[in-house]
Amino acid sequence: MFEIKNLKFKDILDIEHLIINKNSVTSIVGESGSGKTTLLKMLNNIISPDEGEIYYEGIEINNYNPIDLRRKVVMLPQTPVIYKGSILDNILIGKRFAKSFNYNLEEIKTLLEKFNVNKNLSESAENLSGGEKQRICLIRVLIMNPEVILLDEPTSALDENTEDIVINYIVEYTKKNNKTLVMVTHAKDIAKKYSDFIIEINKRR
Ligand SMILES: Nc1ncnc2c1ncn2[C@@H]1O[C@H](COP(=O)(O)OP(=O)(O)OP(=O)(O)O)[C@@H](O)[C@H]1O
Repeated sequence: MFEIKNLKFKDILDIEHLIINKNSVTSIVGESGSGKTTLLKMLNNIISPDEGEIYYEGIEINNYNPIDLRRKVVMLPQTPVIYKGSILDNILIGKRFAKSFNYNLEEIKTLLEKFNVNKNLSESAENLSGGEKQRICLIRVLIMNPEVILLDEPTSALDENTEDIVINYIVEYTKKNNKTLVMVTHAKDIAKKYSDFIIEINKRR
């Protein structure tokens, strides 16, 4: 699905060859500052490498229209981005970007319940806790129905129990719907428990 060849970025990343498989769960682990977020951003062309190529489905990613690529490959950043408005508005904002206005309210309510967010969809999203905001942003990404989900520390604001429930659901969703999941995580136990593949990035000294 993704193939990286001879990638170099500053003195941060140097990757000779890497394949990320379709319909799989891949975790990216490594110490702080090793370049995990940078690599994730390269997969949907938010950052370009200084040298080398990245292919998505056999096509060099610079050959995709960036907006089209980011409809297929959606990234959830480390810090949740919440807009003024209700929880439902915040969830649907991604759908608008995906140019799809039809949505299933029951599906959204079920996701809220599964992710233990005990709030009404009409409530303002601005006063939610950091962990609740993180889960709202995850739901936003799931209902966009992308081919690839890129998650940067998706559960950093969650307690261990909620983290497990949320990751378990996303992994099941990925498998059931033939999606591809790539997540950056500090939690090696989460990476081991849920991933088909683990990429470890070492800091260059
Ligand atoms: N666009 C950029 N240009 C130059 N340097 C950058 C750029 N983006 C990130 N860096 C640097 O690259 C290094 C790796 O950053 P990155 O955010 O990828 O690390 P990380 O492994 O995700 O860290 P953490 O686990 O702390 O989130 C950092 O030193 C950062 O300052």
